[in-house]
Amino acid sequence: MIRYLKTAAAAATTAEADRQVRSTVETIIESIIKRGDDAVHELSQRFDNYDRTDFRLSESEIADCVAAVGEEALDDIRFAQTQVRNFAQHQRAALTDIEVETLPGIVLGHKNIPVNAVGCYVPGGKYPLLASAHMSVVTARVAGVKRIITAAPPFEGRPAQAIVAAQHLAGADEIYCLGGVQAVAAMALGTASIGKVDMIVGPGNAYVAEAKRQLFGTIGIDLPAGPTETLVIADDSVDAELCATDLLGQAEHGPTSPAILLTNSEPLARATIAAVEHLLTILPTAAIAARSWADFGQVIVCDTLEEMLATADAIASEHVQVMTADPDWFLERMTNYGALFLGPRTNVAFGDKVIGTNHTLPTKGAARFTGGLWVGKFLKTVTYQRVLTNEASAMIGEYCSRLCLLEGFAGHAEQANIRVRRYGGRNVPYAEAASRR
Ligand SMILES: NC(=O)c1ccc[n+]([C@@H]2O[C@H](COP(=O)([O-])OP(=O)(O)OC[C@H]3O[C@@H](n4cnc5c(N)ncnc54)[C@H](O)[C@@H]3O)[C@@H](O)[C@H]2O)c1
Ligand SMILES: [Zn+2]
Repeated sequence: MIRYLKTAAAAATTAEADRQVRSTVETIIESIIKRGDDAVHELSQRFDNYDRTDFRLSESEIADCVAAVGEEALDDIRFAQTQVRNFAQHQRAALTDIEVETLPGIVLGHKNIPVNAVGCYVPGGKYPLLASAHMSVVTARVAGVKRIITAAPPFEGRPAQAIVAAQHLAGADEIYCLGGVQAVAAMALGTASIGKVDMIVGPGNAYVAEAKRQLFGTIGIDLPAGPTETLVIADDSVDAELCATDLLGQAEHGPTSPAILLTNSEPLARATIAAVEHLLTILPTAAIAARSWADFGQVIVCDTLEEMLATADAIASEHVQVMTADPDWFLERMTNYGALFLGPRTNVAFGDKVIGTNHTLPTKGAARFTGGLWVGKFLKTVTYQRVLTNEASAMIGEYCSRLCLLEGFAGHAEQANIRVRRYGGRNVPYAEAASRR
């Protein structure tokens, strides 16, 4: 049996909020299509109270940001980027181009070609989320993307120094101090001052995620990566303080971030609710975390591991932290999640900031159909074919000709037939094949 010891108070209001975000984003994109840079300036002024002649940072502004961050922090950023780069390089090595002879004389292949130009959005409305620069820019570089541009909103009225340092160290070619929908749309559509890209990647708030969704098709996107979600799966092998810490650690992202405890221990569930209340009295970011906990937090108690598994797969959370006696039981069976954090020694913050797996991950159930950002997202797997011999061309041509005519495609059939005639196979007359349709 599945029991809810705490439900999400605000779940019912989210459809209306989604509609409002959709229409705001539509209006903003429309204005950038119509008025380009002029609209971008107005929007930055309106949403971020920030304007400048050119949103692109100069070499000297970048150098100033790097200098201001200080050596110790730069070393930490370099360490995190090294971990992200290293894992991405291992993942890249797992993607091989192939070329195989599938029938005598028939050669099929695929190649992985990097997207030419990518825009990496780095969020920075509430916190200067510099880690997103590692996740997008470093990974795009490993993939071999030629032009990598990146944008982040201003923080406290000026470029966020640590974000700029991370964008620069990650190897970005152009850095813009621009946030939200205006940044995503300007990079995607291009303006007089920003050259457009082929793909937009990176996480962001609901507006940023919706902008990517609406622009998809005009450009490529990595995946829907909106407000953070976390699911803690725990049994009585861990204590309530650990569970509460891991729930609130992610609830602090924003007031709409769901944090859910799923457990087969009712005592742990009750103790975790109490521990959350206690932590909310001391956590410096409690104002945000308390709202997301009240509105979107849930505590779910199951009887069996199977119930926990089914519930977790139905939630399809972005982050899933498994702290049970045998976390690998879930690794082997779970199908819907952005990233798994196995055992009490690791946690979502490790993945968010430093351990090397990518933190840009699917939200709002998108884990049912995609994983997170990774080097493969920047690659287009494209195919090619060649036929080595006359015999092979005539042989496959005969099949092709007949199959075309089953569909009534006389012109397609003739593409095959001309080769069958030239390379010595049997030409199927139109009337004979058409009668088989
Ligand atoms: N899914 C993931 O992989 C992942 C990873 C990290 C962070 N995140 C999420 O990224 C988000 C970051 O959000 P943030 O707000 O701090 O920064 P953000 O950079 O995503 O958004 C800030 C921008 O939003 C725009 N904006 C704000 N209010 C608006 C409004 N009413 N109308 C139109 N535009 C508006 C502004 O232009 C501003 O520049 C968080 O929700 C966090 O959970 C997700
Ligand atoms: Zn996080």
